[in-house]
Amino acid sequence: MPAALASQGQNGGIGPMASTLEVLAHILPARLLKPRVAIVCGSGLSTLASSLRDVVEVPYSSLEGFGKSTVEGHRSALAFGLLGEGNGIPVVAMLGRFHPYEGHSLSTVVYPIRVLARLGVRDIIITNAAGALNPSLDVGTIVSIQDHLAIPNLAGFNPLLGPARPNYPRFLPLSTAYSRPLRRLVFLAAHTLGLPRAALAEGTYAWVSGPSYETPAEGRFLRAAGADVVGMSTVPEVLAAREEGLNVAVLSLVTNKVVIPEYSSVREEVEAELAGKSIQRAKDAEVSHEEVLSVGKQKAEVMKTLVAKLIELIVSEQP
Ligand SMILES: O=P(O)(O)O[C@@H]1C[C@H](O)[C@@H](CO)O1
Ligand SMILES: Nc1nc2[nH]cnc2c(=O)[nH]1
Repeated sequence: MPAALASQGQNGGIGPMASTLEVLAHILPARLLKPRVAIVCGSGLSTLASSLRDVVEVPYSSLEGFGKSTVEGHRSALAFGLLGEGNGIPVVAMLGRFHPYEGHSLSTVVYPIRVLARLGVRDIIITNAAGALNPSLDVGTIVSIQDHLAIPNLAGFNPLLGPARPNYPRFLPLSTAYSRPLRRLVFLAAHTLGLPRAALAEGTYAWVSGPSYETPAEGRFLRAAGADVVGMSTVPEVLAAREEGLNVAVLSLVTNKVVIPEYSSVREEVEAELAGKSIQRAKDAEVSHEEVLSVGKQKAEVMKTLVAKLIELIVSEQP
């Protein structure tokens, strides 16, 4: 294993880092070993890595410290490859992530991010599937995340909990967690690609633990608290990435609208029925993971093109 990687593996003593890095150094050719940019593929979005060439896939099962992604729509491998012509830009994609609701500890959830940082990644593009809380967001819209609302973090479920570690900030600031320069490039990339204005929005992501979807009251609560979309991932990864000093961009694909009907009174319905009157009420609707995956599949191509253009712009601004 290259000496530089070996010494990084001991930094902080987080998980079996030295072993993970050693396996990667053994498997990967030199041109892929030091990725410049990382992508985390959200539910149904593993095809984001199909813009890469010369790909080497490393299954999570061969990397100590990695869990197994058990959610449909998430594969379990790192894909290393090159993006673009010529020498290409070395990129690594996480095909599948870990969620706390699968039973993974928060340190397992963020371990891959720490590995990517040690491989030399400087910018990370994290994608996810999310439900829209903001009624102006349509299914299929991509939302460039500018901030988050993480009740689990506020309530003591935070991947950075634990003893202070040398070379890491004890109190991580998050006011600039979502890199403004990267967010600028997201909108420039969309413009360069000629995407319609409505295809890309900006907003705040609410992190919930899942695996149950929100009740209507929870949806109203999160919306009233200022969130535009809601999902079950991403925030722990953002915290670890920021702690590791990476620049972070997050793209959420709206896969469903979180139904936030006004309180509908059954008493009024019964009274209307008894009085022989008809009453209009919102139709009940339920979200499903199948629906989430199906929208992911339909929109993966747009997301893939946007991510690829974003990476090109990142590297042309900061080679
Ligand atoms: O991994 P992401 O955040 O893309 O997946 C979302 C949140 C849940 O894991 C799942 C719910 O359908 O999709
Ligand atoms: N929590 C949550 N996560 C999602 N992921 C995709 N859609 C949703 C949703 O409606 N709620």
